[in-house]
Amino acid sequence: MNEWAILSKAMIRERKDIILSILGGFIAGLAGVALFAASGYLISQSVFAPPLYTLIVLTSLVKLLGILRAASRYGERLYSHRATFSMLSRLRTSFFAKLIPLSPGIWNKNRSGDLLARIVGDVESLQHYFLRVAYPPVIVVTVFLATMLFTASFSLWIACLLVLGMLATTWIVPGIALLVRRKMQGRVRQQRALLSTELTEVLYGFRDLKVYGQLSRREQQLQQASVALAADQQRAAGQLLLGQSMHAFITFLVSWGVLALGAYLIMDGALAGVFLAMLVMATLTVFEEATAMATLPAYKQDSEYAAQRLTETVLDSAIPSLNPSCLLSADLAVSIDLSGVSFQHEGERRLAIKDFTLQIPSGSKTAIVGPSGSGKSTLIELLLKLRTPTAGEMRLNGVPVREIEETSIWAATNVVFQQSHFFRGTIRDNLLLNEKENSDEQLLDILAKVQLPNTSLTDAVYEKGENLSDGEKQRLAMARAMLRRGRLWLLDEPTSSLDYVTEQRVLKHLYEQAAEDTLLLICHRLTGLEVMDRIVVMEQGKVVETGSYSELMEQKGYFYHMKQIELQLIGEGGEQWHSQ
Ligand SMILES: Nc1ncnc2c1ncn2[C@@H]1O[C@H](COP(=O)(O)OP(=O)(O)OP(=O)(O)O)[C@@H](O)[C@H]1O
Repeated sequence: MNEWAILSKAMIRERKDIILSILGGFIAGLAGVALFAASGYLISQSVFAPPLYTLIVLTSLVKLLGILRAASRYGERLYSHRATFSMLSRLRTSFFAKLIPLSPGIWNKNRSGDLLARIVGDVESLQHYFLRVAYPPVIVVTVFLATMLFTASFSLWIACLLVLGMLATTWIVPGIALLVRRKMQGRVRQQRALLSTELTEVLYGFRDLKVYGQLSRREQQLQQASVALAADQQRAAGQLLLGQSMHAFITFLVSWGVLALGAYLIMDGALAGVFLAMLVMATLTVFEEATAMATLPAYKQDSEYAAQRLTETVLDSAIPSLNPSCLLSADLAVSIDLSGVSFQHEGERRLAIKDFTLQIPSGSKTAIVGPSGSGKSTLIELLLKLRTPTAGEMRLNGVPVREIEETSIWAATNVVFQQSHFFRGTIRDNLLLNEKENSDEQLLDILAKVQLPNTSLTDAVYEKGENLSDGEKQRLAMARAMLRRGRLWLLDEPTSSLDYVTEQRVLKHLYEQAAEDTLLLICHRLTGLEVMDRIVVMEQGKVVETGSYSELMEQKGYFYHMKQIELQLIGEGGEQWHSQ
């Protein structure tokens, strides 16, 4: 089982702390039982007015055991929590490391709120696995066996009663708790994911919901999800308490049983009366150690379910990998070779890319045009190895993309996506995403090139770039790409929100920088494409036409007609103005 493998592997890596914490727990448990047993014995002995040295020895023993118990409990807590939090941080980082190469495939399957609940809540739940599932039985069994041996040396009957009590608290109570809990399996977790999903939907779509008058309806849905979660949490907490109450009840039954049996054995002459208080105290304390067994099934189920959801997230979205062994050089202009490539988005009936064949020589400039939904952006995602083709072969510099490590592709590529993300911080923070050292002069020079000369590096950027216009966002995204040193440019409608004059100025600087590099530009506007070596026209995932600007205009095919429509829309006057 995969979830078991995850948890066990994480525990094995922390074995040193785990062994130390088990040792600490065992000593603390045993010292606790001995402490209360010695106290009981001390009380009974004092009735018979023993010699002073007996009382001094017993009192010192009680004090010593008290110190030993506190010190070993401290050690147990220290090592067990250190192991838990180290495991948690390892699990979190390994989950993220697996998640990153899977995006964007992961968004097809998981809603962002659900994914957030998984990343935060489910990983957090795994902390219970060691502390409340794997660890308690080891301590309970070892401490109990030692106590039973000790008790058996006084009375076999009382030892048998302890065994019965222990069986009831470690099997019957957890068994009942498990039966009751089975109905609740994963309910709290699912409700939390639902609430988180509703919340992100409302947060992301707040403006649109408000304008379309749907905010109160969505708020109601949010309220309902919140109430349902609170109810399920209450039920789950009630079940935890039920287990603990049953445990406490059995502990008292057994203690009364030891008292009654002890009294009978004393009357029968089989047990010395001075030991009775000691045995009752030892019984009470040893069952205290077993309290964790009552909640064990709940935590076991919870952490296994969390591990299962986490493995599902990364396994279901996993891209079959062939352990890529090659790197794409960032020093060479890249050649692209696509042959019979097809791709279908999950859950979609039609192919986004159909039998696509195209050769792009290194250092060439290619524009891809075509109607909306024709598969242009998908092509870029395939080249970036963010998605895997369902058929066909893609090569970069002659090497199959599946054999190239994706991080080297990302490092060798300057990408501008159709929509870029901006983080809360400053312009400088958002420009230096690639963590390369760039001086302020270099950053300001790039800002001037993308026609943002009056922008300061310390200007604030709000979450998701809320305080930036679409045109500003696009120019910042271009600046980000221009700060990189890759030799492959993949630009997805990078200037669609810019006016013509600004667009041409920005592109002029970009073309200067990319003069020797391979450049792939996706665009809807057909003006300015004369400078391209080749224009590829796409429709419904296929190449329908390809050639230089003049060749396509001469062919009077698809591109020519698109150009005519554009000219009619902007008017001849506009075209003259553009060409000035
Ligand atoms: N994440 C997705 N899940 C499912 N289908 C998708 C996804 N992204 C895109 N598609 C579909 O794939 C097809 C190609 O989309 P793509 O975004 O590549 O087109 P495009 O040519 O870039 O469009 P545009 O010019 O509007 O940006 C479309 O039919 C679209 O509905």
